[in-house]
Amino acid sequence: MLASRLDYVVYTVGILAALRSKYLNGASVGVMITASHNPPPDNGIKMVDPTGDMLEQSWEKYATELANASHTELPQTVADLVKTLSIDLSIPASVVIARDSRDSGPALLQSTKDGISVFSGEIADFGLLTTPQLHYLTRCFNDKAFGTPTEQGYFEKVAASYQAIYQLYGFTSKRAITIDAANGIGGPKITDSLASLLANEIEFTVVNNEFTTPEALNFSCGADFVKTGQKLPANVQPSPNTLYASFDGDADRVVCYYVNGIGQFRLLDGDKIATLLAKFMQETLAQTSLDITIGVVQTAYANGSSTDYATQKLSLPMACTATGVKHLHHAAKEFDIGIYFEANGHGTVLYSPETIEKLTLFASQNAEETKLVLTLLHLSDLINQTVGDAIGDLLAIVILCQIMDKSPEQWDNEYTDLPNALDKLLVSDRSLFTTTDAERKLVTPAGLQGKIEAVYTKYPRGRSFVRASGTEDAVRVYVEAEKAGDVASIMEEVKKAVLEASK
Ligand SMILES: CC(=O)N[C@H]1[C@@H](OP(=O)(O)O)O[C@H](CO)[C@@H](O)[C@@H]1O
Ligand SMILES: [Mg+2]
Repeated sequence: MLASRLDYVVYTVGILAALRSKYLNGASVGVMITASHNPPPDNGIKMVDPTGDMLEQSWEKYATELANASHTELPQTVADLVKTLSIDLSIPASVVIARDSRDSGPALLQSTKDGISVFSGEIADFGLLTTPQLHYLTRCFNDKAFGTPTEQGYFEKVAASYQAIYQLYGFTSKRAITIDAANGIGGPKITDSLASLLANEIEFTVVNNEFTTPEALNFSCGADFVKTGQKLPANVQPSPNTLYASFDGDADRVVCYYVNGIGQFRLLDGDKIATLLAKFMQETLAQTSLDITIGVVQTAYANGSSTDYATQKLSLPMACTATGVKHLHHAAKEFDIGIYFEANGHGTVLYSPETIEKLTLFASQNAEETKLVLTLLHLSDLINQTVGDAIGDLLAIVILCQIMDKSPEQWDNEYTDLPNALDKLLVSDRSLFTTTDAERKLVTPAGLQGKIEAVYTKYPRGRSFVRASGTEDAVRVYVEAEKAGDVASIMEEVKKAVLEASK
């Protein structure tokens, strides 16, 4: 939402955060002021639970109720909530808070703090952070074994796990990576902190690092620009077959890319990242005596080729969930090692507590096997266990490519994406679009699903689905098919059917 309209909303979220902390017996909860990949005039707010996961879904409705209460209604709405949830107001509240680099951030952060202060909540204000850093810190406040609850603690955990893997393989040569930071907060976190900690292992180049120029944020750059437009961001002049990466504005999303020998742009998106991680972990586990299973979680936006590759070539168990990280994260917890990614680059790898225990207690006379198990263990520290993290994900990609000795092209060649397109339509009422089967099929408007299927089944490997966006006032249309020309035809016909059905 436009930041200029959010003052009251974030104030009520501040109140809710303090209440959630009290409800959870004083455990620290997190609040992040960010609008991710969206334009500079926007802002938003995210709530984080004590484990570092996103806010439990059952509480989302309370956030909506408070934000929709008028100024005069607010005290009563809050009192009702306290009563409904039997919250003991004498328990102290603790909230960890931070913001991204938007110029509306300081004022909205202050309004949020004012909300927290209504219930005298204790506030740990970390100023400028990436979203995943805030998730990490929130977890650390509640679970000291997870890490030191400081920003330096985050960097040291990430750098130490990277170096540990690097040393296990006896590497001596530096890998180079160029990052498009979307002119957001991820850039300075690399250049001012991480780059010096990993100076012997990685040669970082950061472009689009004007985070102090608010109007530059996400403009012609960043993960969303690259993924949506399937093209290079501004200020990247690529050398052939060299790895590049783009973060989004709050650095919880990453996509990679390269140009091949004939100058074509090739995207290595969330699906490619998930399958790279899955292949490595599967091959590594197969060389040990450990009984640990891997699963991959995707959404309907995953390219059909990636799903085929993971299920048929790697023979891995797969789950498909509704769009949104909270759904994927939840499903990934069902596996010993759950790899989840949205095609747009949000994702991470979750290890179950039992898996961490197995890896930690593992003992073998075999040096090679020990190395592999330690690699998996250090990867769990490198890859953020609380939420998708562009920094942790990218470092995992870089070290795995070094271990597997894979060029970007070799990584890409594991499977070929089906041509695809994502578009959106403005309709008068998007709530008319309801879905089933992990959002892959429309239930209403009545009859529309049949029409969509009649369109795409005419084309080889055609697939299309339509759903209402959860974050924008629009309906999204996804299409893929064997031939790019067919994608365009399906898109046109499906859009026509959607517009007719929503009249
Ligand atoms: C197709 C697509 O990219 N959808 C995005 C977008 O959700 P929508 O519900 O489609 O608006 O924003 C979400 C939050 O950033 C992100 O998790 C999701 O992947
Ligand atoms: Mg983001």
